[in-house]
Amino acid sequence: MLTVDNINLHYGAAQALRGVSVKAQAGKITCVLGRNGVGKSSLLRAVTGQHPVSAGTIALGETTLNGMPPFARARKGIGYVPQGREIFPLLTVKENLETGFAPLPRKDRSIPEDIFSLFPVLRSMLGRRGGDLSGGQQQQLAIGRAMVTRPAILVLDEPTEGIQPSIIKDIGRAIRYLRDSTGMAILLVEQYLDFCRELADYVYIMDRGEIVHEGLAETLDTQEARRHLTV
Ligand SMILES: Nc1ncnc2c1ncn2[C@@H]1O[C@H](COP(=O)(O)OP(=O)(O)OP(=O)(O)O)[C@@H](O)[C@H]1O
Repeated sequence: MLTVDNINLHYGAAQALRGVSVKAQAGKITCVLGRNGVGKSSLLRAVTGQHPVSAGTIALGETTLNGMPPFARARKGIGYVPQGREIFPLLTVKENLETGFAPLPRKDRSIPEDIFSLFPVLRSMLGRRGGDLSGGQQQQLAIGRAMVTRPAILVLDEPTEGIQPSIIKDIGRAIRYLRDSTGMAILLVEQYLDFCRELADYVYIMDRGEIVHEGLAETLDTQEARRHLTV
């Protein structure tokens, strides 16, 4: 389980996170909802080690992650699907997937077959350059690349952003499959309420750098959520 406990995060003098606490359990989908600029990406940057926290702790199981660089966190089991995908446009799809080998011991360096069952388009495009793929295909590739690392927790930054509805469905199905078949913990940040409600087990709502509401997805007060999602 990932435990984020009471973290603050600053960009220079500007504070982006204030006393944020979030838990993501194994075998559950945890969603952090919030509109643009409330600090969702900052939370994930703190979890993945892209940006230091100025207070609080982040732990995966018994291991405290504070101060650990991103590659060491990847080795501990954090898989990251960044906002905007950040695939390598000049590498082929296969090479992009193989970049996920980096944190793995040599014996585990293979591409899991279920990536292609979930996203068949990736198999048919293995030799194509990442930059030739559509936005939705790139999102599938970014999820596939994170799956290659066989993470204990998969962290996704707005996977539906700019993606067409049919591919959003595929991505939702893939996330559910990962929860149910591997017992992976999934931490998702989103501003798309319906996607989050359909998928999540547990929901946090973030506003202006703080968690303002949390609860089981089935008891989520949609009106309250919408209030925080509109400016
Ligand atoms: N590198 C940075 N330097 C300074 N301020 C930043 C930086 N990155 C983000 N911020 C500020 O921190 C706040 C939170 O940004 P963050 O990107 O975490 O929000 P977000 O909820 O993920 O929004 P979005 O969906 O637009 O990514 C915003 O006010 C933003 O302007």
